[in-house]
Amino acid sequence: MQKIWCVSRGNNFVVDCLYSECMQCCRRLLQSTRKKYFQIQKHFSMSTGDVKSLRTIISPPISKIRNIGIMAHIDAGKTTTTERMLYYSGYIRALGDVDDGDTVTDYMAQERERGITIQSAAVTFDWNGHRINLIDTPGHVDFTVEVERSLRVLDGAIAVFDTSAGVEAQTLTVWRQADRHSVPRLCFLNKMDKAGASFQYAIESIKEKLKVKPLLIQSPLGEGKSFKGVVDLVNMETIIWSPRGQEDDGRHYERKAVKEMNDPDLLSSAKDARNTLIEQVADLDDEFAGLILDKYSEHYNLVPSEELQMAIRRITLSRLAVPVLCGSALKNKGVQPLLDAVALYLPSPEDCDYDFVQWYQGDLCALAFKVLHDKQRGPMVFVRIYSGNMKSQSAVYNVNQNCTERMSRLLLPFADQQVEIPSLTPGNIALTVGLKQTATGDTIVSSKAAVAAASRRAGRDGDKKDRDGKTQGSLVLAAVQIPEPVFFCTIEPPSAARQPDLENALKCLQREDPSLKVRMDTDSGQTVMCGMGELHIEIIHERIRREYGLDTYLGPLQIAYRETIQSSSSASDTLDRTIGDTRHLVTVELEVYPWTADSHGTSPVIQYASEISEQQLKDFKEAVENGISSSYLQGPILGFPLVDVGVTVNVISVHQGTSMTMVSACVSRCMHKALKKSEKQLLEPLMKLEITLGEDHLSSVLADLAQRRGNIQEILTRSDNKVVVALVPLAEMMGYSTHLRSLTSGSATFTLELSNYEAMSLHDQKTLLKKKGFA
Ligand SMILES: Nc1nc2c(ncn2[C@@H]2O[C@H](COP(=O)(O)OP(=O)(O)OP(=O)(O)O)[C@@H](O)[C@H]2O)c(=O)[nH]1
Repeated sequence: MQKIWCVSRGNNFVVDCLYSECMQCCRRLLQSTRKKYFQIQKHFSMSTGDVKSLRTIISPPISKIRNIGIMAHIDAGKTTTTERMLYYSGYIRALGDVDDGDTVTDYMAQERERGITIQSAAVTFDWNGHRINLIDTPGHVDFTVEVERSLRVLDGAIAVFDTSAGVEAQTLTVWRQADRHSVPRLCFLNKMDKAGASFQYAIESIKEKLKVKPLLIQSPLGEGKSFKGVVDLVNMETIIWSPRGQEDDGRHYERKAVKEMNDPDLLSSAKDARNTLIEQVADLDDEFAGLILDKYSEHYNLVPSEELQMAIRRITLSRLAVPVLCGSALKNKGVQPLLDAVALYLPSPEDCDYDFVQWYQGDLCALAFKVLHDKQRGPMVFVRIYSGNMKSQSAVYNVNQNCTERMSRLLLPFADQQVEIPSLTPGNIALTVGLKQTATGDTIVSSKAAVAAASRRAGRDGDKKDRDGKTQGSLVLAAVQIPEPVFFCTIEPPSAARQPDLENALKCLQREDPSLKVRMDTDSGQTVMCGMGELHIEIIHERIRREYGLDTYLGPLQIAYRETIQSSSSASDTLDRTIGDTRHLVTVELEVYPWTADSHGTSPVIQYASEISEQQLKDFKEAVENGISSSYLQGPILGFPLVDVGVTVNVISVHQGTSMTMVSACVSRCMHKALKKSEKQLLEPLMKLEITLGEDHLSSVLADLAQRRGNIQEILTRSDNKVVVALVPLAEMMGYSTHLRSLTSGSATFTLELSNYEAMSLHDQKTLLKKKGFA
């Protein structure tokens, strides 16, 4: 017997329980309260006698699962298309609109206000007997990590295009990401209703920029204002959407055989287009080619649709070509055939070969790919199950964090509602409640023993594989690579008392968003926030205000410099102070000098002259070293930490009764004196910059790098792109994300990481001091 709990998202109450094999329980529920039934009916479209369908809802056969993403350039229409999918599949009652800010997947306040997707949202719905888990991903470049994270757990994807614009910059980026993850795709040419929409132009742009073979399985009926539907070239049918009565929600459309349309031109062009499709498919699929040669070489019109569909599916899964469909999500045309195509052509989890699953055999192995913080329920973790069953109220072992956690509840995110379920089978995506330690990218298994068993199997199989010359798979699912954040700034709470609240907010946000980094500035004690771009930082700032009720203050973008010395110098100092009845008297003499070690030492190298006795060392070593360390944190130029400085203490003379604090203070003052006398040098962080871009933008990007004091290391060729590797001072990278975007029309991507600290030239040092008001 299976027990199903239906939970309404907002107030989180349990509606009732059903036993899927118990008709009595179902009837009791229906009689007990009509309202409750409607809530369940909304999710399951269930009638009294339709109890069995509940079982498929919980655990659909793996061949019927489609884990897909929807991705594109900003504003291509991903959210609008997703909203239609939910509506036509019966999971929402009214169509939301991005422009009105009431869509299901853009649920964050900023998303609704700005009309952009920031977080990817996972929704589950059923279509034609298939379970579709769909992730709507952001289009803005600052959130590419979010797309990458989603792609990690997807089996297939829909790339959405604005037909009037063709392939846009961010489409290229996400396309490359999908290539990296070997994700089979469909293309949906959206906005066919828009003035300037050109199906042909978009197809050419796909061929030219994405270097893929488009399989035109549809052709449009009209363009721009006259767009009314599509020709389904596989089935040779026209699909025309027309309002019924007052309703123009796209639910009603008519399928008619092309030959019944009494339009000779349409018939002839559709026949030609289908013949081209058949030839293209035969070229790419040997099985289909054999069939055509054997039976249909003279009669393409007799090729059964099912054979054509199966061949298109094989081609799509092996990523030899990409089926292309078209429509207008906003005008409610073309979305249902797109959903049919998802079920027909995109892979199920069993079509995908996940290496590591074999090590776990029947044991649970899942990947946490997204964490959300719900005010009432705490952290909620989205997981993709690769093997074994996941059960609510069970303990699971987190391989990355090396800890066992208890999962209290398991939910399916049906549109804007979540349905509680007792367990879930491999291939599914679910939302879990109760995992408090789990962060994005962690691998979850049933127990520590299961990992040990998997590792034994991996070892054995690994030996076998090694002999075959292949490498062994990993037990931990590969997490998404997070590029080093580019932007840094301090963030301050409205008052010191709210610092713990700020820390908690940042901790929660970091678990949701691993591209956000937070650290403490040891010099100033301030909290420093590091992000992927200006928009990213801005959104985090806003979320802290809205979701955590904290009006924080963001400091300007900062660079962490270092200081050093280039010559030796000595100093002596005496501190003589009487506090109360006690006289504190210390005399110190020391020498500072450049310490030429290979790596930049962030802690001082301290030596003692032979004149210093064993007893003195025993008594004062700690106080002396505290004094040296504290002055090491604040260099003599701008107060940045010192590196590569050595210190020799020559004299310590301490009057009896002097406190250790006074000894430290005197040493610190003496250090400052000596440092001031030496030749001082500022060091700046040098970043390793890697830009991937098209050749046409290469010269402008190189010229710009020269102006930014960039030093080009190498220029590589990767597929059709150039990869520029350069060392550039971080100070020159402010606003680079936006600048590169405008320089390359957004087509380039870059990563930035700290390479080393380098001495600034006298001129640059002077300029910086002037900027900081020191010269
Ligand atoms: N004319 C026309 N406009 C559309 C169509 N689909 C979406 N739009 C409009 O395009 C704009 C962007 O739509 P979204 O659905 O938010 O696009 P998106 O790709 O999700 O955007 P991001 O999530 O911000 O990347 C909105 O103003 C939509 O109303 C369409 O088929 N035709």
